Amino acid sequence: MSETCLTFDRLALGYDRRVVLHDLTGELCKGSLTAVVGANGSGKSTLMKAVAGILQPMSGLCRHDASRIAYLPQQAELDRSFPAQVHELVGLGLWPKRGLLGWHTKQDKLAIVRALHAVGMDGLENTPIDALSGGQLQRCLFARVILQDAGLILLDEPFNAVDSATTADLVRLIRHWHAEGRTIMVVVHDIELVRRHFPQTLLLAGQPIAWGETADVLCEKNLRLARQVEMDRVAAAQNAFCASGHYAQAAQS
Ligand SMILES: Nc1ncnc2c1ncn2[C@@H]1O[C@H](COP(=O)(O)OP(=O)(O)OP(=O)(O)O)[C@@H](O)[C@H]1O
Repeated sequence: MSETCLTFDRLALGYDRRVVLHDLTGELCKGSLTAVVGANGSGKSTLMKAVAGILQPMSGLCRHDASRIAYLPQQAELDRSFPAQVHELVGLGLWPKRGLLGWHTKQDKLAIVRALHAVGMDGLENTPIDALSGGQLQRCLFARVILQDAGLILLDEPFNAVDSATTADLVRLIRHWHAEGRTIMVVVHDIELVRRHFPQTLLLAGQPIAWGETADVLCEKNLRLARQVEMDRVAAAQNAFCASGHYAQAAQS
């Protein structure tokens, strides 16, 4: 039997008192590669934040047994104006070893150069991060993940706004990490990409719709159910908004 890396038990997540994802129960096996899919607002990023330990459950359990986690949030959540160069951004992957203000040894510098080589960014060590394209930045963030050397890797929409060549390179890296036995969860919007490269899929719509082998999960019946649950959820939220009186206030202003 495969070992478990991540366990959810009746997990409910949300913000303030609003639940955005509920009733998630299940396990992720060590060494598995799972795509997390669902419509906008279905709770994918929220789940990644909970696994990363940034968001506490409202109820239920979210537990992992990885000694190290690498978490890559959506690019939109990164501050690109921060005055840093590529080697500094990538070198942050070493902070568990060196601390945030630690000096990098000769070996560390070599490791940064190697990681940049692995993502096709040779020679860009001293480039300011605000001069990078979206695809180049994503490659650098993957180089940082390489240095983090984590057993559990969480990637939130890594293929967003990157071209097909970059997507292919990033998928190759993810498959390489998978072959190394790491456990990987990736939020992906491109269903065809998921079908091609991800053995396992978790389909969300504010609750789990299906979870398991990708071919089974992404059948027409489940996708239709996810759309229906999503539409019901949006309608319920609109009704609650109208009933609260905010709608009348908004219409008057
Ligand atoms: N910090 C926050 N405070 C309050 N509500 C939030 C916060 N972050 C997300 N939400 C809300 O939680 C719900 C789920 O958001 P989440 O970002 O998890 O969705 P998602 O499935 O990742 O969507 P997308 O595909 O658009 O990235 C949405 O209704 C969103 O508005």
